[in-house]
Amino acid sequence: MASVPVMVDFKGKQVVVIGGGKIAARRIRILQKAGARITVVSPSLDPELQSLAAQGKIRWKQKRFEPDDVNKAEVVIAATNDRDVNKWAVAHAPVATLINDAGNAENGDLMFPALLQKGRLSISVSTDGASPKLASRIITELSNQYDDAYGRYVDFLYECRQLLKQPAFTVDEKKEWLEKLLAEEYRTPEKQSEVLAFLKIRTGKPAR
Ligand SMILES: C[C@@]1(CC(=O)O)c2cc3[nH]c(cc4nc(cc5[nH]c(cc(n2)[C@H]1CCC(=O)O)[C@@](C)(CC(=O)O)[C@@H]5CCC(=O)O)C(CC(=O)O)=C4CCC(=O)O)c(CCC(=O)O)c3CC(=O)O
Ligand SMILES: NC(=O)C1=CN([C@@H]2O[C@H](COP(=O)(O)OP(=O)(O)OC[C@H]3O[C@@H](n4cnc5c(N)ncnc54)[C@H](O)[C@@H]3O)[C@@H](O)[C@H]2O)C=CC1
Repeated sequence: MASVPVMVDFKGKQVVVIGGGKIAARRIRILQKAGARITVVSPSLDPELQSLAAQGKIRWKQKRFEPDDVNKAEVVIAATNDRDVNKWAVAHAPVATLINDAGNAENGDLMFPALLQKGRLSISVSTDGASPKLASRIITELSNQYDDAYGRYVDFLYECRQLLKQPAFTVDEKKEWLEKLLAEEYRTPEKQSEVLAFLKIRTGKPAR
């Protein structure tokens, strides 16, 4: 296997994106929500990015790329429509920087898989460059099964698990609950409220 799927926390990371087009916008949409500090270097910006820049959510250096732009980057996303510029940006990134070259994945070490996010549930699919369109199609197929309600169920499981980690529960009780909550019956909002109220009382927290 060439690449290893992992979860990365981008909060506070200095991300420099070279290019301000559609692909840059696709990457920035995700990274900005994840709390990264984003600087875009590009003579022009896609409307979605212009709006983020106007709101002060990303920084825009309105210029063509120069090597100094990636001096302090922890993550570099080379997403211009000029392969040579992308290559140049990759070559000047500091050694420990994670790099995504949108036009030639093999030139970097960071790839963005097709993604489905519902609450705390993330499902990502990669074909490791074989067919991004297939990855996207698989995600579309999965999105029927893993819908918004499923996302809320996963968020419910998170809340339960936080409560179950408290000393009010024995190791065995915790284990038993974590297993039990996977049953189909806990998918309904009614059952979820009922369980949360019960667990909160057990931990001494007032039920909502
Ligand atoms: C390595 C990777 C990511 C990375 O950049 O990290 C990558 C790389 C490249 N994609 C290229 C082309 C296209 N990519 C798409 C679409 C998507 N590409 C995505 C992921 C990935 N693409 C990662 C690998 C994932 C995997 O392999 O499973 C999706 C799933 C997610 C996303 O991008 O967010 C997103 C679904 C969008 C959606 O659902 O809407 C389309 C179709 C379209 O846009 O409609 C085309 C044109 C058709 C074609 O070429 O197949 C090129 C050639 C560029 C050139 O020719 O210059 C490269 C470079 C290379 O192959 O090296
Ligand atoms: N990874 C993926 O999923 C995909 C990757 N691609 C690749 O991504 C590249 C970018 O695609 P789009 O965003 O659709 O292109 P685009 O044409 O929408 O945007 C290109 C951006 O690069 C900027 N730019 C050009 N020269 C520059 C320079 N010297 N310095 C700084 N910025 C510069 C432009 O101002 C523009 O904002 C494509 O050329 C292709 O190789 C394309 C499709 C999918």
